[in-house]
Amino acid sequence: MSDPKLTTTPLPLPEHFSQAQQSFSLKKRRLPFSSSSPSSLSLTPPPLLAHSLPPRPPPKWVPSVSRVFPQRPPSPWTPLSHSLSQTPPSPSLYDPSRPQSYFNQCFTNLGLLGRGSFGEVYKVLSLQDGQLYAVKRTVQRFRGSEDRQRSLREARNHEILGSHPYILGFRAAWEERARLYIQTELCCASLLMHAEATSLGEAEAWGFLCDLLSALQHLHSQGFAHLDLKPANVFLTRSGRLKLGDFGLMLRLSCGDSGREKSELEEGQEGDPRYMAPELLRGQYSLAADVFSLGVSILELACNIEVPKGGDGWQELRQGNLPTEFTNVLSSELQSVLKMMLAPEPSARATVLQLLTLPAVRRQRLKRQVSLFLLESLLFFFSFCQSVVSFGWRLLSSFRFPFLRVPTPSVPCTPPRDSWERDGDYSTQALSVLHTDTCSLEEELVFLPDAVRLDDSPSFSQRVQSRLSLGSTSTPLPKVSSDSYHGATRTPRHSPVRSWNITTTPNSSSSLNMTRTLMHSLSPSDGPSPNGTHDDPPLVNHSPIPKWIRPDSCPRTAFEPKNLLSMFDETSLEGQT
Ligand SMILES: Nc1ncnc2c1ncn2[C@@H]1O[C@H](COP(=O)(O)OP(=O)(O)OP(=O)(O)O)[C@@H](O)[C@H]1O
Repeated sequence: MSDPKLTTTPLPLPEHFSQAQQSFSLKKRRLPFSSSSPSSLSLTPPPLLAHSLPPRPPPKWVPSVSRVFPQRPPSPWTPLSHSLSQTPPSPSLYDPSRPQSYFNQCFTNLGLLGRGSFGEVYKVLSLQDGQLYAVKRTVQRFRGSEDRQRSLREARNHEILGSHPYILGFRAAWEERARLYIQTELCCASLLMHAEATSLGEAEAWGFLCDLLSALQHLHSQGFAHLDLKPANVFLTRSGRLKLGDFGLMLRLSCGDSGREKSELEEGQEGDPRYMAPELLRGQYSLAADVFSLGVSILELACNIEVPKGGDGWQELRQGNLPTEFTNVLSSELQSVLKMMLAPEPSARATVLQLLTLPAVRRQRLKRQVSLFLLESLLFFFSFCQSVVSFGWRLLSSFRFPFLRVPTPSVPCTPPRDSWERDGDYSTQALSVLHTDTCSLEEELVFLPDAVRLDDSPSFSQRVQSRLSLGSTSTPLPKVSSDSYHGATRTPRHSPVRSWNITTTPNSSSSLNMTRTLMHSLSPSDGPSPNGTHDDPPLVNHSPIPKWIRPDSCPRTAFEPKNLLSMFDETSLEGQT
């Protein structure tokens, strides 16, 4: 029996709720990231995804490097998922003895998709199967075994769920250099971003409800409670199918004597307060909490509102009172479904199975399945035609009609400025990374936020092609060892390309050196420089210049930083003439 006091007494709220949004409000529009129809969502992410957290400020200090004690060796690559330990990558693709990380050897980073509180998600091309994926990597390195266990739980939980049409596809998980990586299916956007970019209504809300009920049915049938269901943790595919993701707070629950679920684990955490079921504040974890969160999410989507984080609106919703000023426009069927989902007491709340058997839900589910089937068949047909046409075109242009070859697009002189500037002085960050983690500069550079747009670079396609083509997958990326960075303190030798006058004097700005090193790392054909050994670190001026940044293709400014040797050369040349 539930204590009647609990339903009437306002629930205690965490301190930060006091400043929170107090009531329901209409959803604020954000810049659309794609066309209005989910079916036409593009797989190409917007340049800066709306829900990324602001970039982290650069660290204000740089840890010192010990010259006495050798730096600790990088922690090895450890596969965490069964999929990866049972079918490890072929040695031609991943060679653990190479200095590059597993990520660096097996994927091409195509850019940042978004940032959450724990992870950064990148769009990647797998060099193993040539498919696009999303790879989430924890922002912070593990701080102790507890932190590590918490992070690893997300990957473990995700894999256990197996494949399901409404669950974000899990591909692999691994640990490297005290960070967790989870490789998943690539989606277009989160449901939250979609809702903010387009105007949704009841019809879409029914479709979303049906998809997410199917996802929850799968989870609950295995005894799992998601506990963080919200539009930000739901992703959309190209066809508009929803995929539930982010299983960081998921708990396995067992049935107690009373027939109600009890948490097996003590460490259950509450998710986002806006979607949180009221009983979670009392430490009562149950499958019913997911139904409540789904109810709040559907209310938000159907009425196009922002749900409150706290205050009276928050309390009202948790006492079973819907905001009638917004819900009045909804059909009576959806209103009654929402009421069943938002019942304050978990025991009185409808279960997923009960909801799925409601006639209205069954009708909508059938409609949804038919429309998804048609859309997905259509998309499959179009992409099939597209690949046939592009294959035929390539065949024609390469063998018979060389004049059909598409000219190489004009190349950028420098990487786009904003990718450098967005995170402030990246050189400081990279330096601190080098000092603290002994990972190579190149490895960190592949994680530049919205990194130098690799796909804009003509070298990018060559690089992908060459690494995908048989036998060439073992070609290592140009090695940019941390030595080349530290080596910048040495006096440069005479540069073979004298007009490339990036200064390398001891006091030169580190960002210039970073620029140089980054360009080096992006070069498709650069091998290690003749001097590129640890004993004799390559001098920065000696490293070959990437083809796409040829000095002659770049407009030159009148004033350029010059090093001593080139000034000496010029003076002696002038003397001869
Ligand atoms: N599979 C994916 N496909 C496309 N985009 C994705 C994918 N996974 C994540 N994203 C993007 O990355 C962003 C951050 O991802 P995610 O929410 O999983 O990180 P997180 O650290 O777990 O966040 P939080 O814990 O704050 O919810 C998402 O908002 C979304 O825009």
